[in-house]
Amino acid sequence: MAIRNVRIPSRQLYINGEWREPVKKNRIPIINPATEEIIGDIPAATAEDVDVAVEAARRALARDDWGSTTGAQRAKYLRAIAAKILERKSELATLESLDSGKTLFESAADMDDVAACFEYYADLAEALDSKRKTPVNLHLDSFKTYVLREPLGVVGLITPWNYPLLMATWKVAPALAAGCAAILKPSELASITCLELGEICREVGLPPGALNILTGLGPEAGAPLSSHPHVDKIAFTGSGPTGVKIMTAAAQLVKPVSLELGGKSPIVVFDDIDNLDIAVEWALFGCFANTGQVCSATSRLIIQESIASEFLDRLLLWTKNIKISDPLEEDCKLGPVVSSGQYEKVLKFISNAKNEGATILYGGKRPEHLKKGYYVQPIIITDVNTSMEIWKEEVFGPVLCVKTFKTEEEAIELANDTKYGLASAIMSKDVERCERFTKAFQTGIIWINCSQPTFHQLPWGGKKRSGFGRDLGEWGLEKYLNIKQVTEYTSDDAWDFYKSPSN
Ligand SMILES: NC(=O)c1ccc[n+]([C@@H]2O[C@H](COP(=O)([O-])OP(=O)(O)OC[C@H]3O[C@@H](n4cnc5c(N)ncnc54)[C@H](O)[C@@H]3O)[C@@H](O)[C@H]2O)c1
Ligand SMILES: NCCCC=O
Ligand code: NA
Repeated sequence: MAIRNVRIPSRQLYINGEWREPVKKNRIPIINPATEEIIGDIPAATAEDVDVAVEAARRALARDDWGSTTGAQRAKYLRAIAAKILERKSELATLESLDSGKTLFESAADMDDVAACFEYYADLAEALDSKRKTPVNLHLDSFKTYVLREPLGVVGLITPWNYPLLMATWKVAPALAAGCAAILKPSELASITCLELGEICREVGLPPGALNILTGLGPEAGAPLSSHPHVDKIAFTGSGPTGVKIMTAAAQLVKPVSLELGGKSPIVVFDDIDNLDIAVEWALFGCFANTGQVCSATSRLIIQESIASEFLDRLLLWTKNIKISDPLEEDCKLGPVVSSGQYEKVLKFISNAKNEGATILYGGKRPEHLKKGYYVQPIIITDVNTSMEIWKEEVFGPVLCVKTFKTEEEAIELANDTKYGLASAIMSKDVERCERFTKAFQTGIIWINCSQPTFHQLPWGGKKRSGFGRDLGEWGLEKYLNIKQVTEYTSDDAWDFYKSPSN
């Protein structure tokens, strides 16, 4: 099928550098959330395909063309992948929007980020060569010691649908930079661009088995990957309940995992801000970008009482001004949510909030001009108390709930009143106050006078129920390395612990 001159490719599983039909030959329909139409299908892997892919990955590590590469050689592959992404940027961005409902503007920005992330880890792969072997001086004549940093092995990478290719890249790029062999399992709700990454790897001649891509359902393809005895690590981004299942499966084999899970992040706004509209726009972007389907979305607005009324008036004006349309339309700022399931989930959160006594200040209905598609107006909810579901649980949709505070202490308490710990934002021009909040916020990411800007040089991840481990930056590479100590006895003297029988 071709939409707006972009053909939806029909692919198989990408295993051992080739396209391969799933053993059970099943496929899953691709649904365009803007039209609810089936626009193609993807292969559905099962445990049998996982076995084949894991075997291909292990063989890649044993072969010199992947297992013995230097970081500099791997960097060449990563740079070639980045170049191909940019070459196909406009087509890939359109495919991403058709599959996930992201606005074309955001999908195009994602493709730039994807290419930049591959470039960044190419640099780190090169730098790894000089850090591969680090001598450690014990100041002892009889021992020579050093530490090796080696690829961890075969890694399973399980990713979500909200930034389909970007979330995959945050894991694939460092895993390949480290020299691991990887099996990527993207989300069944948006896999098109991840499969195209397979075609790109084939075109640039990435050695067979270094990256394998298995699309399919979580329980059928993700679960056997998590519990596979020959997979050395699972790096996961997705929901908390799936994270628990993956950690439980991995625990049986003492397999390491890293978990990037959900959040219910706060944005605290003080009355000392110079420009109300600038703060309003950050609050809006912090919660409604990507139609609110962002793990770090600052979906709890905690606003100082003295400016709350004026702030909300302006927030309302800005919100009404957001263009909701087909994500491929120019200037679209809010597309549909990803699936019918997600749509129903968002609506249920709104009706529960109403039933619990909260006020829907704005939104929450289907926009009148859009008869089809999983569209919902952005929603602002007030009269919220801290025992309500809408305060406590991640919606993963364009839903902002609002609470006011009087004092700094109260603001900190409200901000940290969550089981999650991914991100927090503060808007204030008081530098010392911002420092106090940076220390007090119980999260892995702090934004000061902004919300959401993300840079691949910086560590990404959370604490509490948002998971553990970090993607991105040098931390994102470390997690794919095994640290090996080597201790050599260099003396000619006997160790002399036991009595020699010859004496
Ligand atoms: N912290 C972060 O960096 C970050 C980034 C993006 C999304 N997220 C989180 O992701 C969630 C939304 O994504 P989602 O709906 O795709 O999450 P999800 O947990 O439903 O699915 C994520 C992935 O796990 C797979 N999966 C499902 N069941 C599985 C199982 N039993 N075993 C192994 N794999 C399984 C899915 O097929 C998919 O590929 C939100 O909670 C969001 O906060 C977190
Ligand atoms: N800006 C990227 C956020 C990734 C998580 O959802
Ligand atoms: Na889709």
